[in-house]
Amino acid sequence: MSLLRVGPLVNLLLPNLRLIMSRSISTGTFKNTSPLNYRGGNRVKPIDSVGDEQAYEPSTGRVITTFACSGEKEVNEAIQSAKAAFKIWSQKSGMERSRVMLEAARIIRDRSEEIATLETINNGKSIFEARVDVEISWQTLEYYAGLAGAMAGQHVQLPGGSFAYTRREPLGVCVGIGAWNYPFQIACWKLGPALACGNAMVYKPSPFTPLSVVLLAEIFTEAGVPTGLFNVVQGGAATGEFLCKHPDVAKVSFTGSVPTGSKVMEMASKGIKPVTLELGGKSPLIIFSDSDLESAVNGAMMANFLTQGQVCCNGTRVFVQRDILEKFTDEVVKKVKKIKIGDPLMEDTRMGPLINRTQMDRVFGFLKTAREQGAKFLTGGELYTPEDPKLKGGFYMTPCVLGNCRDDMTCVKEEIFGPVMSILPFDTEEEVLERANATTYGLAGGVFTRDIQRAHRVVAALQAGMCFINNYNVSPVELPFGGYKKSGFGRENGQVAIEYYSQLKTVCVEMGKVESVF
Ligand SMILES: NC(=O)c1ccc[n+]([C@@H]2O[C@H](COP(=O)([O-])OP(=O)(O)OC[C@H]3O[C@@H](n4cnc5c(N)ncnc54)[C@H](O)[C@@H]3O)[C@@H](O)[C@H]2O)c1
Ligand SMILES: C[N+](C)(C)CCCC=O
Repeated sequence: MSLLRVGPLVNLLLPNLRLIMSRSISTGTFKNTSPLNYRGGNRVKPIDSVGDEQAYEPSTGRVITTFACSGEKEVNEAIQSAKAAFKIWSQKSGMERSRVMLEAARIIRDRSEEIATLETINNGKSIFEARVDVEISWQTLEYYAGLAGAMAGQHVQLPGGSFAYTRREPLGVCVGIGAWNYPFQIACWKLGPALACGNAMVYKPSPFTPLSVVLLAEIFTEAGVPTGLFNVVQGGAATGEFLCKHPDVAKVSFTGSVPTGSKVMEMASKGIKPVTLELGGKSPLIIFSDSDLESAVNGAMMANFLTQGQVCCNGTRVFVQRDILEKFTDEVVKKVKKIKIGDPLMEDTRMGPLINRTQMDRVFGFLKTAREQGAKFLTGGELYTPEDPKLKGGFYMTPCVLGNCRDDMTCVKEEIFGPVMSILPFDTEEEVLERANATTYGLAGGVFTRDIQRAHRVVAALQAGMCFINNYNVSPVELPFGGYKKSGFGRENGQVAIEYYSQLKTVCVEMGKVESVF
């Protein structure tokens, strides 16, 4: 069942009803009572469990659902269900898969307001941003639907009329494990290429955001995938480990932190399973003094404060050339002070709460250390209590800009995953590149300058998988996304993602008689 518990006939006849009703849901009212595992085309309760979890509405601090974390038996059931569906789906032509995926994209478009509302309730990001996430999600499915129909092998002519050809084949049952900052979008980034290539998937969202991915599973059933092709299990580390260790899993695609990514890779290595790792970052954004200042300031805002700063590719180390340091900093601080914090379901809110109290305390811990190490608080970095009484239990803080930063400070070296920008002055291109690359991470990087040669020289030297010139944090689905160094490997999005969800079979065909050397 969907977020809005209306009957299937009503859903069929009145597609706009959900939209109207979802906008009538207000913060502080939603409660989930439906099962959150999805197996064999239905919401189900897990057959065994390794404890319970609660998920919150971060804007109010209310518990909105309690669920059981799937045990080894349930994980196995989900994988077996996916395995059976794989037999059917993998035999479909690319065009047949494409049609189903386009239908799923259409349903997401039709239900986008409902999905965005649920994402906002469970994650805390503003409804404005959640709508963008949903748009990127259906675009991802449309893009991979297009590639599904175009997938083909090669023909190679050999001597004597013999020849060979390659077949691009799916891997089998793939596991997706997601983070909580983009719950619906991360699932689509994995599911799109996986299904286009003919795979099945068992997905585990973060236990902080278990809700929206179940809608995705329902949507794929409605779109016409074979029963069991996309199953969802819920839980944390233990459930994730059952998935990674399962012998019938062909691949693991993981989005999350570096320490967990390392564990996932270790588990997958035991079964020689390929992994895609989309991990954390501490990315540099370099602002040269010849930049269009207004764009550079806007770029820095986009690089730091989306989703309350809980974004893997954020450019949180903002290097500013010394002669514009004061002007740039003043402009950024002015803009940050104007960010409207509050109820994320309100149309004019641009910053909601952090995901939970633990994350908020973690961010405040970083800020305490920053103060002790000599950072200057130019604005923000404090607890924020909205006036609306229903928001009093939420996890709000004021977005923060730190000045007087040095490269050796903890706030500059470590991923904070909160709304905190560190500003660092620099003098020369050579110096800033050295400092920008002095990190174990390598997810993203950006440069603002009007000097076109310098722009390309700088991004060529940056040790990062996703680079931006005169912009930041745009990620159209056509562009490969992923990291260098400890930010992971493999790529999501773009044509190249197909390589990570398929394998090549070479077929060598003899047209003549076979001779033997023996
Ligand atoms: N590169 C990207 O595309 C990208 C996108 C979003 C988030 N991230 C990163 O994710 C991190 C924040 O997300 P998080 O706090 O959910 O990360 P996390 O590593 O704590 O958890 C990620 C997922 O892994 C699961 N998990 C935890 N322990 C596991 C284990 N032992 N085996 C298998 N699965 C396990 C979690 O339940 C969750 O679903 C940040 O570092 C952020 O930069 C990266
Ligand atoms: C869509 N963004 C903003 C590029 C975020 C990608 C996912 C990373 O956390």
